[in-house]
Amino acid sequence: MDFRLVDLSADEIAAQLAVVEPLTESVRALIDAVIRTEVPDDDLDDARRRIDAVTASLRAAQKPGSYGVPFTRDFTGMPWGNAAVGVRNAIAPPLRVDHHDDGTATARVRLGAAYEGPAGLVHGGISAMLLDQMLGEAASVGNGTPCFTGTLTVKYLRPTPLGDVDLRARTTGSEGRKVFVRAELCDADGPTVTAEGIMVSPRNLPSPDQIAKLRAATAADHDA
Ligand SMILES: CCCCCCCCCC(=O)SCCNC(=O)CCNC(=O)[C@H](O)C(C)(C)COP(=O)(O)OP(=O)(O)OC[C@H]1O[C@@H](n2cnc3c(N)ncnc32)[C@H](O)[C@@H]1OP(=O)(O)O
Repeated sequence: MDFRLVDLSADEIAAQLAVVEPLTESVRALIDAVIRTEVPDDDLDDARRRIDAVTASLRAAQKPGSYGVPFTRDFTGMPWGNAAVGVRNAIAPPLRVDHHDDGTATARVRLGAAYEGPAGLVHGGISAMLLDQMLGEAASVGNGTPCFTGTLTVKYLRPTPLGDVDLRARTTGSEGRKVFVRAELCDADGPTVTAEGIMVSPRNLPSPDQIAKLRAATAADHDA
């Protein structure tokens, strides 16, 4: 896995986010508008030409491959292209995950027309993706090292209406490099989808101790 370090301060990241997040939000609004617009076909054709021109302007300087997950000098991850949480990814709802002292992770997100499966209902793959992210976040933060999904079991209890949903995940135990996690996705009336995951910290990753040492060394270099 690629452990790219970028030498950015918190202020520099905040400055980037101040530009990037509104752009992503505009593209997110564009996706919703394209799904729901009822303007005449000629207007759609005109819109396509204007969107293509914007796309060409962005392609003028383009990163090869995907965004990846660079780490800042204080080892904060920047998963900005991530399909669930990426601040540069208009496909991401985006999920904003809060981590709590009791080890739980929570998020509230609004799922609009872009996340539809059955009419008016959230697509099951979207629910699974969001729950997977929650499981990964709870396991990784609790374990102190990134954990990948080894096994994901999803149970759809009842349909989830599009709109606001709440997510919650908590680890239930660990064994070697495996972390066991449970999560649920709820509408206003309670859980609609639940998930269980066996999250595995891959063998080739630095251990939490090694990461702590790298973090201390990077901080010392920067202070010197
Ligand atoms: C703040 C950071 C937030 C990060 C959030 C990220 C959220 C996103 C979550 C994802 O979607 S990750 C992407 C989807 N998952 C993958 O692509 C994983 C693909 N599979 C792999 O990379 C490897 O197969 C895996 C890391 C899961 C395991 O490889 P290893 O070579 O490290 O495992 P190894 O074979 O040494 O087994 C270690 C232990 O894990 C167990 N194990 C391995 N694969 C497993 C599996 N698939 N399911 C359950 N358990 C598994 C294995 O039995 C063993 O248990 P024991 O120690 O008890 O013997």
